[in-house]
Amino acid sequence: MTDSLTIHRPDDWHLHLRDGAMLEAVLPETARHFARAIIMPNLVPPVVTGAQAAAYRDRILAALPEGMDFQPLMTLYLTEETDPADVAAAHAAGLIRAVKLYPAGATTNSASGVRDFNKVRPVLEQMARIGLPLCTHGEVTDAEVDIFDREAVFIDKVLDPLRRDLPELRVIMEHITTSQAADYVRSAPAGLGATITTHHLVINRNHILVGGIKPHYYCLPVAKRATHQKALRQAATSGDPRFFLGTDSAPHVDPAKECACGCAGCFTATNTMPILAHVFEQENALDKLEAFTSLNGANFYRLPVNADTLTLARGARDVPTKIESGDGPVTIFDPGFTPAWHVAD
Ligand SMILES: NC(=O)N[C@@H](CC(=O)O)C(=O)O
Ligand SMILES: [Zn+2]
Ligand SMILES: [Zn+2]
Repeated sequence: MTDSLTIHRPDDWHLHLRDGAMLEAVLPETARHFARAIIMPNLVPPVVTGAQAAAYRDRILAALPEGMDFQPLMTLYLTEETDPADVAAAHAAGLIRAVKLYPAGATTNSASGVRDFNKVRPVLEQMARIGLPLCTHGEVTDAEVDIFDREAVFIDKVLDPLRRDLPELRVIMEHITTSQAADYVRSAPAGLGATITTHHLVINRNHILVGGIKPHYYCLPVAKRATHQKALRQAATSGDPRFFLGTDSAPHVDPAKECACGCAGCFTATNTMPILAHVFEQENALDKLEAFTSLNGANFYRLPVNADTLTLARGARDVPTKIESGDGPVTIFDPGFTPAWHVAD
């Protein structure tokens, strides 16, 4: 039995750091284990322009505690007013690594997202030309589509037509939750990847709803039935280079989660690596953990793999149930088991 596992330092290819007091509280939780992260732009107001991304990057770096090393990889929030020239300039300056598509109304702070895809076509064409990837929150928002079907319908109604129309555009399906999404990613020869979260490997919809409603397991896209969870575990642990870790760690203060209309998002930055080691071992795939957390995403984004390493060691460690932020407490994701691994210092 392996008792220690040293891997290239992981990256998080989908992360919410927020701003202000929340940023200060959650940034060390990620920087402790991860070298880089793709930073989601859904602030209020959103990070739309290159200038806003530069200012946000500077706030992140200013909030990084002394002695910690972490590189934020910035993204722009795609709106119907986004200027293709501004996107191209931000990319040429090395400031941004992706543009994020939120269908308007799909998730937290997505009101300024896209309604009419014709309006963003010039930006998407520009991105295809310069090789800048599009990250997608892949859910339709039509009121008549069942919330559990919104990802699968997005693939058929939005993503597949878009990719046929612009085959050169490189796309990442963020936080996939269905076997349809995993199959769709595998069906593409190139230019399509997917992030998978820690929590979607651990929970299915029963965890949210059986025995009382669990607001800390509510996120978007919402966890689906167990067969989909199984498909995600299979994809993540397969070593297939098209699947990589994006934790979607999305902090909300407890009062915003534990109320009559709770926010979507699971906060997993603190304990993601021990949970993943546990899950990969359950799947007899510890040897594939490094590909998922440290190699595949870097390759997709055409960035070097981190030279640094991270060592995981066997043995459970106590993890706090919450962190404190200046805005209030944030509950850390409870996987429902004690991970058999910890990150060695
Ligand atoms: N995943 C979530 O449930 N929430 C995210 C937004 C998102 O990634 O869709 C958030 O910003 O809180
Ligand atoms: Zn999302
Ligand atoms: Zn997210």
